[in-house]
Amino acid sequence: MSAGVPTGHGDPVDALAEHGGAHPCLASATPAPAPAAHSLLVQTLEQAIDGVVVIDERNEVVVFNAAAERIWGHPRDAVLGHDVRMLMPMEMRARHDANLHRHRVTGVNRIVGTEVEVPIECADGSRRQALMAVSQIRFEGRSLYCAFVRDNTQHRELLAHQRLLSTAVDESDIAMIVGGADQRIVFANAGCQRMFGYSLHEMVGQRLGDLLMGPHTDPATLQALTAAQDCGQQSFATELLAYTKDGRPLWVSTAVNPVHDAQGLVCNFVSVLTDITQTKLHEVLQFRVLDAMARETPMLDLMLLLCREVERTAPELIASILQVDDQGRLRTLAGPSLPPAYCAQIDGLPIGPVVGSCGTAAWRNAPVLVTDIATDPLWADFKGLALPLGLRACWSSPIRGGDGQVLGTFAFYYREPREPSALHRRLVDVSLHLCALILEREKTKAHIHQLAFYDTLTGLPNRALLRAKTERALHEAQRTGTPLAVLFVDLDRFKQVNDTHGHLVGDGLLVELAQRLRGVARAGDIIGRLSGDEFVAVLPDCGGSQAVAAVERLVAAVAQPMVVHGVALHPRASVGVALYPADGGDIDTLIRHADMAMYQAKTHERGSFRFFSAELNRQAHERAMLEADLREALGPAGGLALHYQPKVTAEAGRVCGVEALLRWQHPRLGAVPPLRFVALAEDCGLVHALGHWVLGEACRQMADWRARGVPVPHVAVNLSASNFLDASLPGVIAGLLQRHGLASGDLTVEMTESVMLNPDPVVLATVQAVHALGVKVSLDDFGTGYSSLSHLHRLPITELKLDRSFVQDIEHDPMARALTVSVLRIGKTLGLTVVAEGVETEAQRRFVADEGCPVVQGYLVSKPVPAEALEDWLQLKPTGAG
Ligand SMILES: Nc1nc2c(ncn2[C@@H]2O[C@@H]3COP(=O)(O)O[C@H]4[C@@H](O)[C@H](n5cnc6c(=O)[nH]c(N)nc65)O[C@@H]4COP(=O)(O)O[C@H]3[C@H]2O)c(=O)[nH]1
Repeated sequence: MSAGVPTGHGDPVDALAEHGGAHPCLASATPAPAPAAHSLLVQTLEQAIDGVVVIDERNEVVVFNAAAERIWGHPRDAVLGHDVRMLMPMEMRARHDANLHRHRVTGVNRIVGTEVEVPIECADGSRRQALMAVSQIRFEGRSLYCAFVRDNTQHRELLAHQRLLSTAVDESDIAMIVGGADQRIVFANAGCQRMFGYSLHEMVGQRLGDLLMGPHTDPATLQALTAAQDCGQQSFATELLAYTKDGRPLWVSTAVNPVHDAQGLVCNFVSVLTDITQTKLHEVLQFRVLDAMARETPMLDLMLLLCREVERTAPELIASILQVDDQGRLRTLAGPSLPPAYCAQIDGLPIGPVVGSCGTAAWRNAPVLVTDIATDPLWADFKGLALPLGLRACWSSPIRGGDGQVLGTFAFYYREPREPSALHRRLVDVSLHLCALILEREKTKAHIHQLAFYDTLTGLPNRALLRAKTERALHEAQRTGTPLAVLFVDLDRFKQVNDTHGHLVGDGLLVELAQRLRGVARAGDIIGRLSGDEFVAVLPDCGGSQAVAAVERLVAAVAQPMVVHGVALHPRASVGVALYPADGGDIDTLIRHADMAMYQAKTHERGSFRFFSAELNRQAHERAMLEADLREALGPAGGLALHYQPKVTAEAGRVCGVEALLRWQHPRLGAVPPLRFVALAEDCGLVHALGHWVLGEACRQMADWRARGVPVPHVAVNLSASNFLDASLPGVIAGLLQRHGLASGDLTVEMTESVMLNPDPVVLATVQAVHALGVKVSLDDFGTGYSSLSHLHRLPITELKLDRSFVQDIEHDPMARALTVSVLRIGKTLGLTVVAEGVETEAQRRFVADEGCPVVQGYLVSKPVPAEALEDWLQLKPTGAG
């Protein structure tokens, strides 16, 4: 601080006076200011808003008013007499001195007389911006400078803020519009100009509603917008379809807010408009359609919804969705704004290279844009349908599945010749994606439905669907009081076809059978596959006599010869019929009863049919019980036994073997005939167990006889045809012989002619394997079956048993005698031992013996008896090989 500088807060002019010995401010105006004028000057300086700083030729501050104190934060005493540089930021100080010096020397200064913005450094070290106007004062030969300084910091910040604000407003994509109290536009930002294509000039003075309105703007929404402004509603928001200057539709979300003045009156409206076209597409279309899909809305409803949403988004459009069916025909799925008659005429059109927009798009698997239906050759054949309805242009795009295959078409019709807009293109992109999703999902659903309810091989309804359909048919029959027939169809010898020719042929047979069943069915009949070769036909409104006709047609259709994979087949089916309401009131009972009737038909005569009856029902029950009892009898509980009937030489009557015959003493029913329970065992899968039991018991008995020296040359065991389908049979026999210490010659197996008829190679192989063990094979009941002589050489047979029926009639039937003689000749020719069965009288024995029959068996000799009884009998008889 320089000497002589006042240190107290005094009059700003006094400081200069003290410094220069006078009052410089006044001195410049008048030679000697009056005290009143001086005081006025001082007050003026003190009250000034601007800071006033005066420096002398030594650059020392000589005036520093109250405003300057406020700006810098320095008390006057700390500044007066000090170099003015203390008030400047460090970096400016050197420049300041140089400038002042230059001005003093040259009189040139760019600052003097101008207003410049300068940074200032405050007492607390902070910086502020100030506007400074500098003037030079010539005072008593001295050159002083006076600076009027105004703190500009706030103003500058305000400006910066406003600049940012206007940048934000103008650079935003959102349209902002300010309207006056009369709702006419006074300002629109650059975003609004970009969004709608109008210049500010074009918008100013217009009403918002008038600016946005276009051909498809919802008038009600517009009205609500205007009404909200009219009543100065606090804020109003809506979505509406607006139009740009060039007529492009645009979905905008609009929010209008009133601005109030100090008196609470509306002085402005600020409207903010956002382009939500994209959002609308995704949110409305995707969200609504996907949401509906998630809620399992049916396919047609989904397509309808999609069309409606598209048309709501772009009301100038007419949307249409078509599906391409398996035959390559167009099928209408949705077209809510198209006249139904037009849709009906499109429905069923085959796709092709010149079939309007949709048929061609599907054909080309590419979008087809026809901007003028009237002139485009693709519409030559169809414009007569479209033009009268006002359809002038059509843009169709193929809907493609995941594999690129065309599932359908999605099309826009226009009411005037034109091209699609950018919005339409976006709509198509989104919609095609949704259509593909819907159609693919439908396909998957159909596939799942097919898998769940249809038999994959034949395409017929499976058990589940058959049940459901039959239940509906039964309900209807009950309601209308009409009869209904249930047919249970079972292919005869299907297993043999499968085993002999393989599953491919078996499958082919089933497929063909299914077709034949479909072929004879009337409309409304239900045909289904239960399992394997079992089919069911349900014939509504069908009584007994119609059922006979239907079943005859069915049996005849099935019996037509067919060739499957080169194999000629002569299928036959056995059919059982149950009638509603007589044979049952529910599906399960009716199918069960039809099944029982079918079984009866099969048992009596394959390829025939039977109606269910109460008697059948009773038999079936009995059969089921018997089956359970037979299973028990085969277990530890027992009940089965073997009786033995001797075979003796015809002449000498020497025992040459015994035949083991199975007996079942049923605890309740008494003795059950073997033919009955053996057949039952065949049906219920017990035949192998039964065969093994008989073999085991016969071997055990034989071993016992051997051990005790009972003279039985060999034992013959009956085996069913099915036993020879069991490839393990030779191993079982070998094991039994070994376990019981028997020679293979001790055992003979008897089989019926039906074994020879079985074409299954396993049968022949098994018989040969049994024979290879050394076990003799005897052909039972010879002459009764269908076997031709040619079959005889196929099997390794050692014995023929002449059926009892011939022997019985020998005495009074020449034919029986002739046949007996023939069989004996055949046996002799082929080197086979012939055993005459069922010899009851001496005359019969005499005849067969005279004709050269070596061995006889029958009641004449002995009835089948238990082992102990046979032993007693043997003691009275001579033995030896016959
Ligand atoms: N009227 C009359 N009948 C006579 C005379 N001599 C024997 N029979 C009967 O004729 C049948 C002869 O047996 P099959 O022809 O093999 O016919 C057998 C055989 O096919 C079958 N069978 C018996 N036991 C078994 C067995 O263990 N396994 C298998 N798979 N079938 C058996 O049952 C059929 C019937 O057996 P059965 O009732 O025991 O009847 C036996 C026997 O008792 C006679 O002089 N007059």
